[in-house]
Amino acid sequence: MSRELGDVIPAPVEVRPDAAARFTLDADTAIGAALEARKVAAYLAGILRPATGFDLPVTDGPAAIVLRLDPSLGEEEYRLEITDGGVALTGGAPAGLFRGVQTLRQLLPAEIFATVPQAVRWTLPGGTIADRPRFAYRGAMLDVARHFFTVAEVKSHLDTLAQFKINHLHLHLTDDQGWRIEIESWPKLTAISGGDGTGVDGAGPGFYTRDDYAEIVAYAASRFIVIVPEIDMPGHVNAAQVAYPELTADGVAPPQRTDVEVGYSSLVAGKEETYTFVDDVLREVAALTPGPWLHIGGDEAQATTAEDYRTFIQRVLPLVAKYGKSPVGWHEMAAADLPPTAVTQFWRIEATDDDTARAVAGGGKVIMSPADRTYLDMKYADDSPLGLDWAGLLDVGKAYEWDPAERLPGVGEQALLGVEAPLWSETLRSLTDVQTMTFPRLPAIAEIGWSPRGSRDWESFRRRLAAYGPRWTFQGVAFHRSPEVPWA
Ligand SMILES: CC1=[NH+][C@H]2[C@@H](O1)O[C@H](CO)[C@@H](O)[C@@H]2O
Repeated sequence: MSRELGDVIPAPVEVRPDAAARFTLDADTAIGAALEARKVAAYLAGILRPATGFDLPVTDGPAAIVLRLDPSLGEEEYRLEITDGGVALTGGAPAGLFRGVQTLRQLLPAEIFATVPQAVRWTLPGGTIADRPRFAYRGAMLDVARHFFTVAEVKSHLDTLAQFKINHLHLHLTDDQGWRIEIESWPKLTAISGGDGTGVDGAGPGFYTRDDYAEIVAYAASRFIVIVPEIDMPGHVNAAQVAYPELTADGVAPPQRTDVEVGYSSLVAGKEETYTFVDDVLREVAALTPGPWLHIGGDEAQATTAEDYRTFIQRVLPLVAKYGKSPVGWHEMAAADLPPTAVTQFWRIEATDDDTARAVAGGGKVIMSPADRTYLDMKYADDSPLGLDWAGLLDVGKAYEWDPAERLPGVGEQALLGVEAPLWSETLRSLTDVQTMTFPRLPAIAEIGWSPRGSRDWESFRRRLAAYGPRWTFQGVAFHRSPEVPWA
């Protein structure tokens, strides 16, 4: 199948094909990179070797494929030139090179995603691509509290997200059913609520030790993806209260929960133990998180009075800053007085939202995650075996045909930090389930987050998506064969 230079997801900003040029990799091809580009060059060689069977040495000498940095470009900006003589990839920083490598890989035959040598000609179409992202924050969220996913599963998920230039993975680490990150100063959080029988399926145990979490963070960083940890509060805390009853109003441990109800648990805004707990947890998670963000949740606090909610949020926000991080929270957080550094994540389906508009009026940025367009846990169709449907059915066309700058009155382009596609795991039991719900809808959100607002075109996208199907198959990645896409 011939590949056009523009057959890339997300769609690049500028594509100038040169039909007279093409470049074919062969056994003599080397990858040239100066020291600061060496890591990405090694990554590129690593992803090309299995299917080509070529050595693809990385050298600082002459080479047919050359990676270089040009600091005059934006950090994630890149320029890709393919001629008869070879390939030149220039990035504003290593992250830009890494995004350009994802484009380069998509321009090779689909077999490049195979894990064993394939007998194909590794020909690239000629021309130039100049590319850079629309939004700085292009995220996916994985709920590891309702169903736990191992370090290996999260790493695999990161590799599938990186192909679409996603640069943040938000891990929903705590909820009513499970606590999934070890906190040394409060060990029973994982000993009990990361233990046997935890999760919506009661399938626990499952939690990340400090070393596990550090391993995930490091792997994500090697894909230029920032981990955003979420400690959800003051609601969604039953798991913490099972482990530490002193966090409840009456000091009595509530029963462990494996159902999917929400809105029944709350930390106690009037107890000092609450803030000792929160301070310890945020201190330890911040120390393990190199990225700038700490997500403090804030959603569905129906068991917290409006006054207590504001009191709690306004006491917790300074703790995030104390540990050198910037706070993110679900948009209800904006019921409290927020510092301009706070980012609100809009997740509802209503046409307007006063909390979010108030946050923006105060100078805050917004991550757009409207459930009816971005929630990857929504069923594709009525008969979908996985997923929920409270925000309606969501197939890939509906996930593609919207714009975050037009979603909420008072929240325009300048107020947006970016977009994120959350995947809640009440109905998920495996990495295959995660992949099936993620693909092909995540690429739609990725294109909204990366490509120029005016360039989006559903007919072009569904054709490019159809060509991606074989790439998922060669990788062994599950995906939903949506009837809206003319799959190859
Ligand atoms: C931010 C938010 N809080 C709720 C809501 O989204 O819906 C999810 C299911 O779609 C659910 O798991 C989550 O606890």
